[in-house]
Amino acid sequence: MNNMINSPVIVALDNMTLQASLALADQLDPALCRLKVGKELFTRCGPDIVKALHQRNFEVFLDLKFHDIPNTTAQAVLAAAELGVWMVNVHASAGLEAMSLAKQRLLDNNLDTLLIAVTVLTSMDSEVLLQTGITDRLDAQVSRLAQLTKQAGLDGVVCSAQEAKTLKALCGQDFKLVTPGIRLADDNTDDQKRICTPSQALLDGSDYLVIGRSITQAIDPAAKLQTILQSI
Ligand SMILES: O=C(O)c1cc(=O)[nH]c(=O)n1[C@@H]1O[C@H](COP(=O)(O)O)[C@@H](O)[C@H]1O
Repeated sequence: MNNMINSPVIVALDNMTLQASLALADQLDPALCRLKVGKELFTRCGPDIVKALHQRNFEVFLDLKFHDIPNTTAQAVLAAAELGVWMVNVHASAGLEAMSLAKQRLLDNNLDTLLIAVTVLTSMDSEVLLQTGITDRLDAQVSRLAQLTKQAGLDGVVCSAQEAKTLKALCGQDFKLVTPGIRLADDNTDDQKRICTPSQALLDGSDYLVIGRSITQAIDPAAKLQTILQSI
């Protein structure tokens, strides 16, 4: 495992077969980014994809966003951490008990895998949130779920970089902020609603930038990663 990476970039391997994701990984340098395996790739390939990326010296964020009853959530987090991944996640809306139990299960098994929780997805705006029955302001809901996550003893949250400043002030410097919805000014926004540039996200307190299509759909993904790293 490479624990010397100081790059904040996590490249999301979405919209790809096993072969395509490994071909992309082979173009990237594990000293310059971590990789994120999400629901699509994991459902296609299972733990083999994680093993293949570990063999290439990448640290892996296994993004399966568990959201279930406490025991099921905790056992799923344990199973994910046992794959040796760097970071795993749950939905904060699974609740305090589910998050606390998941964290405790990692500690009981001496696993130091980072455990974070998704607050409000970056593809949502206040209108989409309202459709789910949350009548509070979006930023208030993000803050509420971040505080619940901290109370449960997790390592941090997934949020939009637009909320980073507020959450660092609310939850402290050590509480990790993992921010997707990252785009350079001339990138396509796709289905993301709450977006931010890499440099602004870091200035506002993001610890890690999750970047998918801007890199993976670029003609030269390694060059695009370099452009992003140079911009920060
Ligand atoms: O947990 C995540 O990683 C996540 C949370 C969130 O709120 N928004 C979000 O976009 N993501 C993930 O981050 C990645 C963003 O990809 P791009 O929009 O292509 O950069 C995708 O893999 C999403 O599943």
